[in-house]
Amino acid sequence: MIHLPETQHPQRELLPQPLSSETFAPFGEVIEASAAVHHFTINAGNTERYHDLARIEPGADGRVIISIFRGQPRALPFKVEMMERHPLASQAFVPLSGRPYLVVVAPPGKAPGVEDLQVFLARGDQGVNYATGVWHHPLLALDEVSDFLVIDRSGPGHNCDEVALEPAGVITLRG
Ligand SMILES: NC(=O)N[C@@H](O)C(=O)O
Ligand code: NI
Repeated sequence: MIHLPETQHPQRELLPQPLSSETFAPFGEVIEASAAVHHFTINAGNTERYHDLARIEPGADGRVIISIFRGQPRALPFKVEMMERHPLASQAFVPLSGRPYLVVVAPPGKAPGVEDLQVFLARGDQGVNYATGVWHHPLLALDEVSDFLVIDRSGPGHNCDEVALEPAGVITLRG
């Protein structure tokens, strides 16, 4: 087995694209007011309801739960060396700290290679909902410790598959 020095391991640079409902559609929904198909005024005119933004799927025998994830900021350039998926249910992240964060996804199905990844830079007012089985990297907070409201599943069964990425990808934010 020939062991290449770290510098020779092939790595692929990943440049984030802005997050939008259209580009994210194969992976789930973007949770933001401007993505609402339906919105209407309620509460005697005081409030606008941006309705039904994401398809929350707890799975046949699951229960929807809400948690808060407090993520440590990731250092850049960030090496993407693994991906995960939740085969039984969806998982949504809504930023509470108002800061941008990174989203790395790949289509459901076969284990992804680095060439299958799509990387998004989400604004601090955009959440995401990963549809059931969509490959994604665990939470990627940036700059400071950041809280996220997380809507996902509690219930029986195995709901997290992980896969190593070889070669890895490297996320850079070009200034
Ligand atoms: N493990 C866990 O609950 N978190 C991951 O699923 C994630 O996507 O961050
Ligand atoms: Ni997850």
